[in-house]
Amino acid sequence: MLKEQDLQGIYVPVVTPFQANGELDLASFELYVGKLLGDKVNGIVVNGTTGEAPTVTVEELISLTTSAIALGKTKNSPIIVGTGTNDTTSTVRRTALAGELGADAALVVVPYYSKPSQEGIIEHYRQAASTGVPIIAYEIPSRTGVRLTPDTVRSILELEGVIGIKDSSGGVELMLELSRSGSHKPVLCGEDAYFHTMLCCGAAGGILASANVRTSSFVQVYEQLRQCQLEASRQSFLTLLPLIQLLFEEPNPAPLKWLLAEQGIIAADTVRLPLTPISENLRQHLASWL
Ligand SMILES: O=C(O)C1=N[C@H](C(=O)O)C[C@H](O)C1
Repeated sequence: MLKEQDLQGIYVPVVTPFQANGELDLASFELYVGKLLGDKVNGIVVNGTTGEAPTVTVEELISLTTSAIALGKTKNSPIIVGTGTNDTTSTVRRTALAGELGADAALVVVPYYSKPSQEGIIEHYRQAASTGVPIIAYEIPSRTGVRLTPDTVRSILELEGVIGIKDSSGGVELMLELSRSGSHKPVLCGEDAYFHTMLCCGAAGGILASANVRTSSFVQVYEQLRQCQLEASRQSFLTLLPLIQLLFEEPNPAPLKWLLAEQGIIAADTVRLPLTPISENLRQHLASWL
């Protein structure tokens, strides 16, 4: 199981490959995850936003988690599983299930859609953490419709069993406020375009959909910064920025799935509705990254 001091470096949130008919493509998943774990990543995240979590059934989640954990064991690589929903009871059930299957941590998104109170959100995390599975909180207000206050984030991070936070708040204010007030739990960048900036401001690493492509270059940005090669790291990041911008020009993970399919890493670029395949225009731009 992951501890807070382990939470550093590059974690790759993996896509959930589907066949052309929309069914889960576990064979592609295993080949693709096996290849990723061979790159110097610190771990992978199954069933995150990039894994199209809202469309993945519990049965599929069990298959994906079981496969990823078996592959992770062969490379000694941690497997984090996205278990958060907008319902506390199902979040607790999924988190406990991930723990029983052997997950190293659970990524729990702020409960979306219901616009709960800050107290309700803290209680949501308290109950998820009571499963004993290490929890990484996931703040992404652009998707959840609710923004955590710094006090709420501090309360969540103080809970026993919460080992860190993935910050996709879209800026550095939250993480600066956390460090100003003495919070020591690791912050992982979850907003790819801010990766370098957040590392400079003290982020411990990132959970980055873009790191599915040019994985070693993302690792390099991180390693260079850790070795205080600030300018080299900035230059490495700048070469990745156009790719990041294209990958988020249409809803993630459709652009990423198209690139992975074109590279033969997964069999098809199928996304489940309501997501749709990318436009012809974006295909033409992404083609230069093949
Ligand atoms: O799946 C994830 O985890 C990520 N999702 C974010 C999003 O799609 O908004 C982006 C981030 O790179 C990782």
